[in-house]
Amino acid sequence: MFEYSSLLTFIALTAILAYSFYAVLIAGQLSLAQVGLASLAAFTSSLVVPNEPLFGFIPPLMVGVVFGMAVGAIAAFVLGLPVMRLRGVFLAIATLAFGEMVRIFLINQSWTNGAQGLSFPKLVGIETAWIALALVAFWFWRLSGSRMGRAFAAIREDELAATTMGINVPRYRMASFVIAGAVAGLYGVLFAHFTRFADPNQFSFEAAVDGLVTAVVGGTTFFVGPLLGSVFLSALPELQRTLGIDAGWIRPAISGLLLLIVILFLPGGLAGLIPRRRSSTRLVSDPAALPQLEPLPARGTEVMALRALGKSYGGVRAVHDVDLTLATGEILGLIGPNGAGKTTLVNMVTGVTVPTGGSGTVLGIELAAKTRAHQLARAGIARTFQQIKLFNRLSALDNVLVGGYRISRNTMLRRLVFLPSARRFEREAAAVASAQLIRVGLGDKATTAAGDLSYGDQRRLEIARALASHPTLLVLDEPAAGMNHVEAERLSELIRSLAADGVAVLIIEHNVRMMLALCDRITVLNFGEVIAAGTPDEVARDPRVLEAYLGAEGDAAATAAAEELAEVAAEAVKGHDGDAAGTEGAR
Ligand SMILES: Nc1ncnc2c1ncn2[C@@H]1O[C@H](COP(=O)(O)OP(=O)(O)OP(=O)(O)O)[C@@H](O)[C@H]1O
Repeated sequence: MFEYSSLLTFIALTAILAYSFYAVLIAGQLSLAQVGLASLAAFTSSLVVPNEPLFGFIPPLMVGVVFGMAVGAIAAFVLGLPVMRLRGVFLAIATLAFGEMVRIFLINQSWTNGAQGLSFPKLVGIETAWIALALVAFWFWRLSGSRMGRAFAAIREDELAATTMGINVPRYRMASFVIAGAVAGLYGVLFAHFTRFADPNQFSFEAAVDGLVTAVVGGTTFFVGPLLGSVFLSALPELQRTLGIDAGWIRPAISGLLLLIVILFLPGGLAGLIPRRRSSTRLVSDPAALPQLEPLPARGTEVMALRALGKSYGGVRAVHDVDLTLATGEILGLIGPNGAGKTTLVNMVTGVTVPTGGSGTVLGIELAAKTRAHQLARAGIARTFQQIKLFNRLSALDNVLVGGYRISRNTMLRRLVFLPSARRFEREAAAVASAQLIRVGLGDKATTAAGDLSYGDQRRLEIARALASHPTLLVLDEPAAGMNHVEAERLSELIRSLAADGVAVLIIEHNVRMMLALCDRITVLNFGEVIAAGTPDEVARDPRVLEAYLGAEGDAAATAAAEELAEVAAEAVKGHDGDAAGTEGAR
């Protein structure tokens, strides 16, 4: 019985360690600092855990847990300051180095007893371990359906797209790091006070990899993952013992193999095998559930003013001396052959690229080196991308819900105590997202993963996601690419209705016929410079525009555009001649 109780306690403790890896993995970060943070918390807690209850009523373990979690969180924050700018394997290496530094530091301290290790009072049993695990799992369960949880998932799927939804990516990444540090601290203190002995070498590279494997094998997209991983991997040695196989290499070999299998075939880990709805949120098509949204600025309000804006990459002048204004209710088109600088221009307008020349103001925000894309998004700008940037593993509805980040409320704290207002806010956010999904014709695909949708549907989903933020300025980068005529016409109708609602629309599109019919004004770029600007009619008749397209040899889209331009110009001339004849006749 005793043996099983200690096995069960180890399962709970290993799961807590796996949750600390999970906390960073859900935000798409790979950190190997967790065991280093755990050992720091464990050893420093030995300095503060009293023999008797503090003030006569606070149990010694509680003092250690609070202290250890604080140490873990603070150390993670301090470590995060320099390493947060790193990504992927570089972050893993830097955090691994930190873990090693902690180990070497602790081994060389007299108060830790060095490599001989330190004794701790036995304060943790099976109940304490499972209560702690339940609390940690509960926290991650409540996180998963909250706005904060969705922001983490969005960052994991696509950082750039997340930042253009208004999510402050560096702050969220740091938050996940600090949360992970606190959980690691909790693990360290519980572990030391359960085993009654710890030496710094137990918190080594292998222990870090073990924790990571447990989290990844369990699954990093569903909150029960770390628990499953721990049950599975902790039970392996027991099974081995029951079968009478006495070989130390079996467990590491199996966990390595499992890791490979999970990475190759089971992206959701063991937790991915549990059947469940893909999204925690359902479509809410009840218009009564829609919240009151802030009205858009009055029609004709200027929302964008660019003055001699430019961007150079080394010697390449991608955009040069562009003057442009845009007001609410207006549809402004940007056309030009491939490489003309259109995407670079909208990247500057949305804060993704920093201009190198000129100036610009968008929604009252200056386009400067310190301007971040999420600030512009918060101010009311939403965009789609030339290369579709969806959160592929999230459902269509969850994608649009992330789009509504700007206008929704954070519900995490309310969710922890099950406040009814959390439900109300979430229902409102779901209603906004559902309305946009239905508006673009994807109501029946709400639960489909974005990555499984057809190309045309993905384009529409990106538009729905942008609309969910209730934007004042909508930037569309080739929204009709891959759409047929009927779909493009439907899209044009949608854009017209948005402009009629008072949204300012800036659109890049190679489909010249669509642009001439849709836009109020068109600006034509070539080699980064404005070569023509005016009404569609003026632009279609401008010989420099046709020349620019004809000049772009080997560019199929430009050739098609040139043909369309020539046709439209010819039709326009015919139309004008007809009008003139008609006017003559009426006289
Ligand atoms: N990050 C970068 N580094 C170097 N050069 C770049 C970069 N981004 C764009 N450019 C260059 O800037 C010019 C404008 O590119 P941009 O993508 O803005 O054109 P575009 O009009 O959007 O073209 P397309 O229609 O193909 O999307 C091109 O010559 C391109 O090679």
